[in-house]
Amino acid sequence: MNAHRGSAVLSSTSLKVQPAATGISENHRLRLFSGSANVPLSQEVARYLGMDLGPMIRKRFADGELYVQIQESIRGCDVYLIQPSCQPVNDHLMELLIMVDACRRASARQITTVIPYYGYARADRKTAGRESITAKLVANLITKAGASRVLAMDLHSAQIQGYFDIPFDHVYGSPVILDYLANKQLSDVVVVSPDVGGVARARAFAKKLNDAPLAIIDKRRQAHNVAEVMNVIGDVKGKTAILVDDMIDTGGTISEGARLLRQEGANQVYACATHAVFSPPARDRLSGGLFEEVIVTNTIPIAEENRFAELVVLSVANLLGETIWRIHEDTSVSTLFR
Ligand SMILES: Nc1ncnc2c1ncn2[C@@H]1O[C@H](COP(=O)(O)O)[C@@H](O)[C@H]1O
Ligand SMILES: O=P(O)(O)OC[C@H]1O[C@H](OP(=O)(O)OP(=O)(O)O)[C@H](O)[C@@H]1O
Repeated sequence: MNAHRGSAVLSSTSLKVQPAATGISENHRLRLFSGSANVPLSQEVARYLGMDLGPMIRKRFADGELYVQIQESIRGCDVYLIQPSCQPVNDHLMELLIMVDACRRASARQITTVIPYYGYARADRKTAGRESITAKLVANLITKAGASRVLAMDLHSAQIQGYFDIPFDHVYGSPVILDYLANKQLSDVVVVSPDVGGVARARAFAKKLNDAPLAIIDKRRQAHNVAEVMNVIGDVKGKTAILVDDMIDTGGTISEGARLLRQEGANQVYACATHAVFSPPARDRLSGGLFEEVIVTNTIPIAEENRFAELVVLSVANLLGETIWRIHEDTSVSTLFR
């Protein structure tokens, strides 16, 4: 089957590279398979590319072990496996590894793991003695299983790319969020990083938001999953504050940040994050009236019980689909984000 892009277009960026008119070589067919972590996102990506998801059996044996079988020949194919390693992270990660192994043993030419949300990314270094660097362990597992390359979105820390010795495309969900915000025509905006670790991300975001000013919250963690905010560096009084983060997990960081911004006189507070991890009590913290809107993407599926009135979920499917197409066509990915 020759793949081609569907009629959907990226709204955030003009597409600079046209697909080859003749399609792609039958020998290097692009095939797309989905793990169980986020099937709706995979289906949207497939729709963008104008193709179907490949047939695959996934099941669990009586003892809890996983079984995967690709249901068509993929010999010589360029295979893309879409699986965010979100909750339950160990199951989804293991499923991805089994999918990679199955594709390698089925003689796929190239296996690209598409990991919209890379779990274990916060364990990216030793912060105390006798800890694991689990983000590196995960990289080793994916590589050893047989992946040829990785496509991931908004890694918690960009250096995780270097944990892999295979090609790695790191893309950003921000164009989709920026597009959405641009349509709102907000005035007197200040972009806020909820902690020092997120400053580079927030600065890049502010630059693309008409060079908005930047403020930074001084956040500390006395214990895992406990966020304590100290003060805001920068002027937020009377402004529309846009908190920008890579993920919202328990919601402690973003809600404590919003509370402080309100105290400091911000008129409105928006929260933006690519990954809606949403572990309890995130929903309670986010839906308590602190935010005008909580804007996230669909890298992780959001359970019905985690939805609330202020939540806006944007799709990164076109962005991922376009990136997959460009990788497949050996054209630039970075130009998508300029
Ligand atoms: N999954 C995790 N949830 C919460 N905290 C985690 C997780 N994995 C690692 N951590 C801890 O977070 C900090 C890392 O802080 P950075 O400022 O992001 O380097 C560290 O204490 C990890 O053990
Ligand atoms: O919703 P929460 O449960 O608060 O978790 C999400 C926060 O945790 C992570 O940052 P981290 O504390 O690891 O600090 P860093 O950004 O400085 O690395 C992440 O970047 C968010 O800011």
